[in-house]
Amino acid sequence: MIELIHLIKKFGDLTAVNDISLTVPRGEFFAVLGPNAAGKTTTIKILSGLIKPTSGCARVGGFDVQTHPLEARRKLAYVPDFPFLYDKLTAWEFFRFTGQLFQMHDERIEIVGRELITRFNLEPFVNKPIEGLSHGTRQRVAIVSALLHDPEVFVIDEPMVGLDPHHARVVKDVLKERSLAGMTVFLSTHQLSVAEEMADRIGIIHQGRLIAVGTREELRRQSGASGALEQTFLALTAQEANLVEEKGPDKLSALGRKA
Ligand SMILES: Nc1ncnc2c1ncn2[C@@H]1O[C@H](COP(=O)(O)OP(=O)(O)OP(=O)(O)O)[C@@H](O)[C@H]1O
Repeated sequence: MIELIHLIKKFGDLTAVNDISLTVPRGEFFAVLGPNAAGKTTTIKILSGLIKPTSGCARVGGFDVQTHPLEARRKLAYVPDFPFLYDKLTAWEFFRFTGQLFQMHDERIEIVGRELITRFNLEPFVNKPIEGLSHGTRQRVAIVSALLHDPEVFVIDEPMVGLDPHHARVVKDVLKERSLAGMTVFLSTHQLSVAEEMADRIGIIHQGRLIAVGTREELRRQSGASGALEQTFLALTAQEANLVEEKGPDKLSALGRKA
């Protein structure tokens, strides 16, 4: 389970995350959408414990990521849009290193690693140094290393960037299977089709605020727009932009607009 409680992040005068509260229950596949600079990555970085919120808190499996970082991180996997990998290691060495960080037994690393390597078609690459791998292959290595310890919560920023259609399908299938088995997925994307196909619920962030949360159908009703998620997304973000222009962001907060 993920809990974001009155999360605020300011960078100087800029409020990148503006009082976001949200609960994502165990096993839910949650997609977060939003225009550029809306605050998605900042929210994800706070959730992953990489940056500190100005106020409010983020919990993973009941543990505050700031006050109980080790407990929270044990339950969490985070794949950024441009993952950091140890380039001089081979993919297999990197998997063993990651598994050991999560205190997995060597035997377990071998068994789970082999399953994932096969599933993600990584056999031809696992004994080569990571520095020579293509972007899409590196992305698959990052996803495998994040899934290795069987996390309770899987956070991923732009998962399909650089993946060919076949491997995008593999990633979608594996994440959906894991979420059906109880893993909570929190995914940020600009690919509306991914959210539309995969997510149980979708959240839309606009200028740091969570302006809408719900199932695909609930968001469609809220937007008043018919058709694909693209129309819903454009209608909701345009309505919010108009509201901000009419009332100003401070008045919206004063009116108690749900963040
Ligand atoms: N370290 C930082 N210092 C100053 N401003 C920052 C920092 N990190 C993010 N920001 C600002 O916070 C705002 C939100 O950025 P964020 O990366 O969270 O947006 P995003 O929704 O992920 O955008 P995109 O879809 O373009 O990736 C932006 O205005 C960004 O410039």
